[in-house]
Amino acid sequence: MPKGIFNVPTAQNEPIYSYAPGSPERASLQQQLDAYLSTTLDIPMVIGGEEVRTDHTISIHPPHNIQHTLGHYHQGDETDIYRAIDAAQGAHQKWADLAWEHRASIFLKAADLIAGPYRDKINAATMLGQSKNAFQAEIDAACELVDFLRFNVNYMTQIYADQPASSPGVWNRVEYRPLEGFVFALTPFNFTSIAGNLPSAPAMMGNVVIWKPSKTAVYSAHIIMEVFREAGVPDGVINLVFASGPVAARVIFDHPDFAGIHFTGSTAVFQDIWKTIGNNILKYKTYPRIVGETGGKDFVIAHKSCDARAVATALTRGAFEYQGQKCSAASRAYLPASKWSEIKEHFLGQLKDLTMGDPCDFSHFVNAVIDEASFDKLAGEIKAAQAAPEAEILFGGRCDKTVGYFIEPTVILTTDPLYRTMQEELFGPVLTIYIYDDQKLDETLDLLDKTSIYALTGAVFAQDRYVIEKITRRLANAAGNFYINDKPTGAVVGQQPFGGARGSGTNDKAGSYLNMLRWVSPAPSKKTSTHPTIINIPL
Ligand SMILES: NC(=O)c1ccc[n+]([C@@H]2O[C@H](COP(=O)([O-])OP(=O)(O)OC[C@H]3O[C@@H](n4cnc5c(N)ncnc54)[C@H](O)[C@@H]3O)[C@@H](O)[C@H]2O)c1
Ligand SMILES: N[C@@H](CCC=O)C(=O)O
Repeated sequence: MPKGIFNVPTAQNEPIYSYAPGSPERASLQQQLDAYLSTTLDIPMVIGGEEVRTDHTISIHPPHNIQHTLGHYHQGDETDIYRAIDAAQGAHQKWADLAWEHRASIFLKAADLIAGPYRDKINAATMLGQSKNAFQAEIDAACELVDFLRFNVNYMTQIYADQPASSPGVWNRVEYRPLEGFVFALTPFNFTSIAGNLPSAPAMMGNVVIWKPSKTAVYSAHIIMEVFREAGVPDGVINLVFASGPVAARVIFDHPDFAGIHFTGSTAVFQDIWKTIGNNILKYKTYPRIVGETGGKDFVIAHKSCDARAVATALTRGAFEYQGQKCSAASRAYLPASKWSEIKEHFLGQLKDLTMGDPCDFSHFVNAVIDEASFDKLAGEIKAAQAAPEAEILFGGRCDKTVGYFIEPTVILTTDPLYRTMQEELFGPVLTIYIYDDQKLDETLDLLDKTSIYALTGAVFAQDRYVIEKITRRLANAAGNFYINDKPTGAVVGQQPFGGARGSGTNDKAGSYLNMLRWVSPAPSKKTSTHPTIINIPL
């Protein structure tokens, strides 16, 4: 048992490499990309520390080069999910009993591995498997995942240190037990860091986890799992399974020891999961924790006092970085008529310089969207807008899936503020703009607030302080994360805890102590030194 009250290293955000031409980091990453492109990986599930291979293999192709095969993974079925639950249950007691500083050490080591020897691997896997350019991979797969791991260690100790007051003769203590049962981490395709955070955050708090990544992010999930294992996460604590979502869900949500879900993904899937859990509530030993960060229809609203160039930059970066496949991506904009021509000039000027292609050519800002289903959906929306009398394609609109799933950054201008692409999350490089009459700011704010079911991120552009105050107050419930005179994307762990409300999730703020609190079951105990023997209290 430890003989000391230990402090953990104070977390600092991982510095972001630039990958500028001629830089050593660029040469090193290029080498790793070449290495991955000249091999095919065989990717097993990892259950109870064992690599599990099946007869059912699925090949993996870069979204930007669908003829190329990166490798294949072994798809599991219900049997593998049961096996993963057994492995997790088997590991539960020993892991829960392990002193917290060992858990901290393991995940700090994982962070150091990603920041160091695994940096190129995790970035290259994300670039090839999810079609991110080097910068987008770096801020996500390397830096944000490192930040999640290091900051979460700080939050864990912050939680453990939160102890109650004690009156004379009494010592009150709170133990933050892990949940009784196992946690299911169900992760999306678009952020490698989120895929790593969802299983590791509950595991850090002493829980055991079944982790099912998105089928379009298995390549980078494999690297994350390698890191966890090398860092010393014991067998059975995090079990990586590849199965269809509904198959995994059927087994897991039916199990009496299901204790919580850590989900990030689309709103519809989360709502379905919540309903299933509700219907099964009598089956569980404990009320499951339900944590889900979901979709967005994130807005930019500019006032006539805005800086037009700053608005244009926020639209370009906010809407089109990583092909708009960020839950935070700017996908609807409300711009004042008096500033529109100036904003438009800067915006179209920026867009015409963006190039699109394979992320292995580091100069491309835009790469491919994730898969054919996403491509077809986006191409359909663009086609519909081309035909709609209330919409016009102001920029882009070309879609081509001969080499990879390429959709040009596309800007729709609409005269109908309720046009479907103002309301629905498309999750791709499509931005819809509505121009409002400067005199109708109040009506426009009402409209913005009521147009969509989501409330994830929003950006306000104005230089008039009274207006900034007014807009942010009026839209207080329209976003979980607000940006003033900046794009609505790019939250940094430890700086802007991230999450939305309304249809965008439970707002448990990934990368904060609030999220870590969801993975413990606090148990206060009271010890007395006086051993009370009096029954009647004298009045
Ligand atoms: N709010 C946030 O922090 C945040 C962050 C990233 C992504 N997202 C959202 O995620 C979505 C994009 O990611 P995605 O396409 O991977 O999401 P998705 O909902 O399609 O998939 C998420 C996970 O759920 C699984 N899944 C899908 N259908 C399922 C079902 N019926 N039952 C059980 N599991 C199922 C998938 O296999 C995947 O592992 C967008 O809506 C985006 O806004 C939100
Ligand atoms: N945290 C990221 C978004 C994650 C969702 O896809 C951002 O703030 O841009």
